[in-house]
Amino acid sequence: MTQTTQTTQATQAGLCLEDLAVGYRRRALRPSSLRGRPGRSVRSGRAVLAGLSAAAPRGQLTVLLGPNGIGKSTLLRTLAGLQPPLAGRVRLDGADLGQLSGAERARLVGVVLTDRVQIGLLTAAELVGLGRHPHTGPTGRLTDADHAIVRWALDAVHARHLAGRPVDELSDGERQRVMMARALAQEPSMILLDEPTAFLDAPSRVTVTALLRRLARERNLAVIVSTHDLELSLRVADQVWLVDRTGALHTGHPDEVVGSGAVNTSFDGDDLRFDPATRTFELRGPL
Ligand SMILES: Nc1ncnc2c1ncn2[C@@H]1O[C@H](COP(=O)(O)OP(=O)(O)OP(=O)(O)O)[C@@H](O)[C@H]1O
Repeated sequence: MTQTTQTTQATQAGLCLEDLAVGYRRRALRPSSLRGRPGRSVRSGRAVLAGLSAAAPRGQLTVLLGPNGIGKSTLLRTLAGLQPPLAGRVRLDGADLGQLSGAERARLVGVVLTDRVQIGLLTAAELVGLGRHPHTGPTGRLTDADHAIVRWALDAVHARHLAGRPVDELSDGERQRVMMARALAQEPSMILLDEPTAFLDAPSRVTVTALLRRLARERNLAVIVSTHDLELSLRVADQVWLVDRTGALHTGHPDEVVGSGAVNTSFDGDDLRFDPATRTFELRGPL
């Protein structure tokens, strides 16, 4: 297993998970992934994932992988502050995210979810401008400096030409880039993205993933992205967080995680097998 050591986490620039448990308080869940696992500090029946310790440094692209329904979105929503942790702590640059006000968190954390929210008749530039709200005064009016940041954010995702277009009329790929620009316009320390490439064609998936890595480096952001695009992400990620079928979190450089066999134990099935040598999936036999 390639669990991240916790010794440097308290002072590391970026995101740190400290013995974190995530899940739902109202509905009783008893995932098989937690059955029989020791040391859980949460009441049974609630946690989707527990005992998570990991780091996602600034300047790096961290990719969150795992089978369907294992808890990736739940974890991202918790990291974004959209639902409270059941136990443990999330730190950003050493600060406990749980102790921050919503406004403070909005200045630090940019979130791009897959949910199609109703945007109304907003243009792309107006939507990206909403990303400035954590920084504007009570009127919410954008200054010239805010507009300049909106233009910069659209440029950064190669979407300046979309500025005047109604968001509702954009393609999925165009819209995804605009949503990323909105998160960038927040000038956050960290951006969380839930399956940003889910509806994109192969070239767009590569473009968006490469863009995320570039933004992490150029803006010194901690970028954490969940995806099912395993082969691509193992090529471009600086770091992998892989939740296996038992709910255990494996972290490290893609080489380490692949070498540990965790990708195989997480994804191999009757019909399909991950080949660590080629880092691709292959059929076990004729279908
Ligand atoms: N609002 C909710 N209330 C209760 N349980 C939920 C809620 N949302 C999700 N779950 C459950 O939490 C578990 C994890 O779901 P989650 O969406 O986090 O998984 P995921 O890894 O993102 O899945 P996928 O890869 O299919 O998108 C599932 O068992 C799911 O049914």
